[in-house]
This record gives sequence, C-alpha cells and structure tokens, in this order.
Amino acid sequence: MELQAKKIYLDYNATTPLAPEVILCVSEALTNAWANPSSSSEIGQSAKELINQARKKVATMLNAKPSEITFVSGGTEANNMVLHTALKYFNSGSGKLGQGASLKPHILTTNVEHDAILLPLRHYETEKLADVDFVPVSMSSGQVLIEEIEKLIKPNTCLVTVMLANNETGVIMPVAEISRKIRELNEIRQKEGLCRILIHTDAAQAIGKISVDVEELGVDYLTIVGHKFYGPRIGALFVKEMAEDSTPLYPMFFGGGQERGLRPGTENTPMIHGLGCAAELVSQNLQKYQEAMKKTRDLLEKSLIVEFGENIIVNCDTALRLPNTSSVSFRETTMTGGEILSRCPHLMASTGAACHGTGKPSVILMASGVSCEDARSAVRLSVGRDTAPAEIEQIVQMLKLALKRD
Ligand SMILES: O=C(O)CC[SeH]
Repeated sequence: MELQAKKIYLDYNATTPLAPEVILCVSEALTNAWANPSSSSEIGQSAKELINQARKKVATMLNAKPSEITFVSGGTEANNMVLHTALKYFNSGSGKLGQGASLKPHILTTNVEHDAILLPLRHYETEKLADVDFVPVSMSSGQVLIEEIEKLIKPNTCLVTVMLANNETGVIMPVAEISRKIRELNEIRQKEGLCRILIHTDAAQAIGKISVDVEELGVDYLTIVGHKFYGPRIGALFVKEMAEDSTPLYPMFFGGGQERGLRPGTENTPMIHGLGCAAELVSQNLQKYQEAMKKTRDLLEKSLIVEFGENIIVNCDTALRLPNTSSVSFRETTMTGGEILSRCPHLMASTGAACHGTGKPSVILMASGVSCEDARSAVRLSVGRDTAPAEIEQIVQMLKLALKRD
C-alpha cells in the first residue's frame, strides 16, 4: 500500500489554525461563559470578566491600554470603521477647520493594500465621498517611500493608512517613520487651521511575526486580525487615547451599549476569550516564533535557489520582509503559479492573496516591481510557527517534480 504522502500547509498568510491553547480557551468559554455579558447575573458578569481579561491581553501584546481596544468581527470591519470614521471626522467640521465646504475629505494610502482598504476607498471615490491617492510603492523594493506620501498631502487630507506588512510579498512598510512625519506636519497644520491627519495601519500580517508596539509605531488606529496569529476569526481595533486631543471613532451601526456603543451587538465571548489567549501566546513567545519562522523561511529560499539556480527569483528580497513570507517566481516555464501548485497535490500554498483567486498575475506583485512574466509564475510560500525544517526538502522536491514535467 502506497504510503500517503503528508500534505504540507504553507499558506499561513491566508489563515492560521487555532493554537491548541486557543481551542481550549474557546471551548471553555463556549461551555461556561455562554451568558449575556450585559446581564447583571453572576454568570453574566463572569462572561464580562472574560472579555475584560481578553482586552487586557490584546492591549499588552501591543503595548496599548485596555481602553484603547475595541472588539470587532475582523480586519475588514476594523478597516472599514477607520475609513468611516475619517470621513465623518472630516465632514463633521472638526476635520474641516476652515476648509471650504465644497472640499471632500482626502485619504492617502498605498497601491498594495489589502482589499479591505483598497475596495472601500474605491467605493468612496465612485460615490464621490472622498478623494483618494493610492501612492505607488517603490518598484525596486516594494516599500512605500515617505517622501512619496508627503508630496501628496493636501489641506483636506484627513487620513493616511498604510499596511504594516504586505500579505503577498511580506514587505514591511516604514509606518513608524510615516507617523513621525505626519505628526510633525500636524503640528504645523494645527497652526494653519487645517485638519489633523489621522494615521492608521492594518497590522493583520505583522502581529505574531514581528514586534508590533503602538507606541513605537505612533499610529492613531491599528487593525488586529485573530486568524493570522493562531487566534479565532474575529478582530479588534486599537484607537489611541490621547489626553489632549481624543482620537475620533464613530460607530458604523447602532444598537445596544456594547463596546461603549462603538460596536454594538451582544459580544462573542468565546471568540473574544480565544483572541485574548492568542494574544497572550504572542506576548510570551514572539521571539521564539519569529526566530523559528525566519530559520525555516530562509532555509526554504536557500534550498530553492540551490535547486533552481537562475530559474527562480525571490520577489522583493531587497526589502525588510516578514520572517515567514516568501514570494518566488519560476523562470523558463510556461506554467502559471496556479498550474505549478496544481502539480503539487501535497503542497497547500497560494499564488497570492486568498481573496484574489489564482487566475491572473497578481496586481500587488506587479505594483511591487515584479514583472508581469514573473508575477504570472509566482507562488507565495508562507511558513508557520511549527513548519519543520525537515519539511523543506519535501517542498523543494515537490516543486522540482512539478517543474520537471513542464
Ligand atoms: O491570503 C491572504 O493574503 C489574505 C487573505 Se484575508
């Protein structure tokens, strides 16, 4: 009987499994914390306490305060809430501060953001609700350049949103430097009666892989996505509390008073408890996770280069990248990345973002400086905390076999 070859999962940027400890947390809360956290009963209040403990754990992971964490359904909701807030902030007058009433809010972002930023902003443009500039990232590194952002800032700019790390290339963006520059400009703008520019980063791909410290980043908002760091499929939004000038946050829908009325709806206690557990694991083990993923990812890239030589390139490898992500393109093949993966039945990876599908060359890769031909044959390999170095040789052999039959 032929031994069933073990299938290897290398798509951790698409989603991660729940850590065993998180599964225990979720199942424990499903069993014991089913009460309505808004109930005054003992079991209601114990459910509420689990939520408060989870808030503290997520805050600790980010060097934030618990009161700066609002639980939401996931990264898409968190991102949309920030964009919704920026428009309302500008249009409520507090943003306009002497702007002509005819001016629309202006938002700056990059051209490689996740669809949960790109598509809402394109919608705002279509609906004439905002002017948006999608700043092209460097075609040599895949990173956005601060000067490219700065030169596009206008009097009616009310938000700069830049992802902390790209999901397809792993490129880490200079968010802390961008924040520093924006805060300098905000001091000048305040004297000129111009609106404060709010700063957001979508940290979905970064948390659990690199250090994410809201004080170091200097952002007003930060998106947290549980299912990228072995947590449940819910999220949270960090909103900076400042003594002198509170950061606005407007609810997108209305109902009960949960989450201080900012995100109403009876809380999903088990998932929130699980998110807190996942956050605690990151706080306790980030360096170990980071080192393990980098060791495995670097071994993978080295082994692929030894095997394929000039017939493989690692995309955006000159930039600072996440320790677990590798976007590689195969040359001297007529196959697309999707066709290559279809010939590797025991390798579960992707050609790019899961939400983009595998049909066409990734626009994100091409925007990051990868040629159309290389984007066409690209494969994204994203390792996890427990991807074993011993699996690397199997992965290389699977790809070698797939390319051999071209
Ligand atoms: O696969 C990705 O890169 C993101 C999926 Se939300």
